[in-house]
Amino acid sequence: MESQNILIKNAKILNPLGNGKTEEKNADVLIVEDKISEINKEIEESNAEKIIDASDKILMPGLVNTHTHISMSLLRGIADDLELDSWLNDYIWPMEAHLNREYCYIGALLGASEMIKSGTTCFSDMYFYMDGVAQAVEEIGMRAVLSYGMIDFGIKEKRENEFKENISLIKNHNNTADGRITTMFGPHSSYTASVELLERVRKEADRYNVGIHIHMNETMKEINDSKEAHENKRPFELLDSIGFLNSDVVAAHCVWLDEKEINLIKNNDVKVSHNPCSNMKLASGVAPIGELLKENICVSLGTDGASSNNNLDVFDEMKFAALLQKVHTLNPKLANADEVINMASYNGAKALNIDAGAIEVGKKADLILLDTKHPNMTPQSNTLSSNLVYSANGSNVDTTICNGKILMEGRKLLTVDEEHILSEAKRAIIEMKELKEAESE
Ligand SMILES: C[C@H]1O[C@@H](n2cnc3c(O)ncnc32)[C@H](O)[C@@H]1O
Ligand SMILES: [Zn+2]
Repeated sequence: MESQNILIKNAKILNPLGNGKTEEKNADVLIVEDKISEINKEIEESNAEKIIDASDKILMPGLVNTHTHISMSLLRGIADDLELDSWLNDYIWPMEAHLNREYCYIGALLGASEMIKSGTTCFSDMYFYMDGVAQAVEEIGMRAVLSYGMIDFGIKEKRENEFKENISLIKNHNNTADGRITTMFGPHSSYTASVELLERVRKEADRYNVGIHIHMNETMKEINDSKEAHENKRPFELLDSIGFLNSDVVAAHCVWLDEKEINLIKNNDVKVSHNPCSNMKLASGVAPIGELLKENICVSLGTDGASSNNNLDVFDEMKFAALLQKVHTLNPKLANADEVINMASYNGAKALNIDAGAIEVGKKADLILLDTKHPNMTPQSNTLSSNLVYSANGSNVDTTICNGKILMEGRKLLTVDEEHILSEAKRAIIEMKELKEAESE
């Protein structure tokens, strides 16, 4: 893709400030190469090769999805209305046994297309055949933090294989695609990974200078099982006891936390990825977001995979994050629109250690424009954040820019052939279902 300076004219800008608040302004924004180079009234048009007229549009940072399994978009709708344990053991893992690199590549293109079309510019992924996922990210132009889902169930040979996979991902893809792809270790959870695996992950993450992406405290069963298996230790206590917790850990879910665990998260500056849709759909519970925000813990948003959500639209995630806390605590002020905007942008970028998530000079140009000329965006609310959290949805996104390149304009994907991806995805899931049926015959 050729680099061109882009001038966004007459935008209504919503900028998250990182303190749970946002600011609004009317200005032009100039993008030079991969960065925001100027924010000002009436920037000279001759500075740009491409001019976007953003009258009637809202400009905000591209959304950051801090926990997903992108290739699971192929498994959308294969098993609904189940709790996590049965969903994983009886349906998802048996189906995932038939994945291969090609399917994960197609699934990643499908998921990335959905994300770009709903305003996400960066995601953090934990899955399998990550080389195929990296190829999809490279081609489509998004930003991504990739990790391999490490599961050993205490089996030494399996453990060796998991390190081989994750280390090869790091060696081949960390800081590639013009810096758009970075990597992490992805130990699945403290119930599928042994203490030996988790201890070694901490050491290798320090050695390779990458972060760690892990599922934590998702269900009540997980807490009870942890206490039974590990001398009454809850999952965060277990990880603390082996020196695992640090500011580079992104912990997905964090639904069932006691006061001691919240202190461990705070004192170790662990980043929390809140996944309200998945938590509601799998009936896992309600994360104590109010308590976490009170402690100034960095809370961001994740969709989880498209099989437990069942979409990858972070606009939905924002609305559900806000509404779930209100109904659960009977406090309408909790998880207000400004806080939720910060979670989906500024905090997500901070959790993933990327220089985006806000509209400031020098930041990466990961930006989206929403069209306000839609019935659901009319009339405008008093504040842009209210509009974006409560009224908008992903299909209001008109333009998506990542690393200074336009990935979607006028809702048309520019870097890939959307029709082709949809037909390839349909073919892949038919083939996987056939393989699964043949196996059970
Ligand atoms: C990487 C593996 O993680 C599995 N997975 C997807 N969603 C969840 C979840 O909410 N909790 C635990 N594990 C999950 C995915 O299917 C892969 O097997
Ligand atoms: Zn997950």
